[in-house]
Amino acid sequence: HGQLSPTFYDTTCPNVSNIVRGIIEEALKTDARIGASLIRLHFHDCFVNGCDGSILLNNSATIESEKEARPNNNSVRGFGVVDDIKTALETACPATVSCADILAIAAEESVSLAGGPSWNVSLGRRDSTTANRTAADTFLPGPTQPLDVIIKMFSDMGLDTTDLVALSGAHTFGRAQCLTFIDRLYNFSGSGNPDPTLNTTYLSTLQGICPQGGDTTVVTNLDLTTPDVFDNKYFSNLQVLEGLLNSDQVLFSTTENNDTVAIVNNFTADQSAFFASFVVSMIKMGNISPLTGTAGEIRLNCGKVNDNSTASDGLLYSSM
Ligand code: HEM
Ligand SMILES: [Ca+2]
Repeated sequence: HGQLSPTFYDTTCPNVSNIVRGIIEEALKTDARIGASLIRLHFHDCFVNGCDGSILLNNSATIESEKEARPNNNSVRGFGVVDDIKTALETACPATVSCADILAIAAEESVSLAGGPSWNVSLGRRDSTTANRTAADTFLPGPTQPLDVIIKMFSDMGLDTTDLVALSGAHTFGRAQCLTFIDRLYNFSGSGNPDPTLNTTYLSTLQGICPQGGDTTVVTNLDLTTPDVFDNKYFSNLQVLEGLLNSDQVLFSTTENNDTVAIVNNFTADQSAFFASFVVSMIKMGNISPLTGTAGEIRLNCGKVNDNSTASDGLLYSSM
């Protein structure tokens, strides 16, 4: 049973982080949101049978793609950039860097490029040869789920309440579609009224962006204060009832869990405390059940399992 290590590619692909960073930098020029989309892919990979690149697999005779699970469908994005990274890495270091590790490195580089912390990413994950759509439907949290349920989903993955609050801080950048929070604007929990824990000025703004009967796929910023910067404004927003998703606002507005309130207050007061916790929690999340050693494979194309009936499979390459 192998361990992940930050030095895993030091001899086999020493430039891997720079290559990943360069491609994300290029993509950011035309898509300010791409870093956010990439870290979310890593999260949605790790919560479904571990960090094994399963989310990247397309439908095939043997694969029921996780891309079509409810939390992912018409929502997760960034696959083209992952493919660009993979192509560049196959040129630089053929059949060496797994797609699961690409997601972990891309998450770190995206945070760093947006002004957040940098850290040494643990590496050595291998790629799955299967996907699990049912697990994606089961284990990925939804924005209307109650706090106690979300806490349980994280603890089932070995992540505690501090990890939950810190990792939710990833909503400091990126976008969400109206359909993920519209119930808060008009009919909160079937009340016929807006969510009382929504700042009334922000409520009006959001009602303008997401009119009743309008297009619910319109997106808005998860962090209204600094939408593309990785900082602690997500937490100060919660204190003034300007969290976008219900699952965000309940971390502060809960009447049941004072733990999360205290953590939000701490992260608001001290950005470096947030960054330090975020790094610890990202490394923990990245350690969820990786395939290591000779388990799984190094996929040559992140969207499909290797075809071991041809001469171009990973095993042959890696023995060259
Ligand atoms: C705590 C439970 C969580 C819930 C319920 C949740 C839910 C959501 C939802 C509903 C969206 C908007 C999707 C859409 O409109 O298509 C979203 C976006 C996002 N989530 Fe989460 N999330 C959670 C935790 C996390 C974690 C742990 C991370 C990463 C560490 C993360 C990173 C992101 C990012 C960066 C975006 C924006 C993506 C983009 O702009 O493409 N989320 N999340
Ligand atoms: Ca921000």
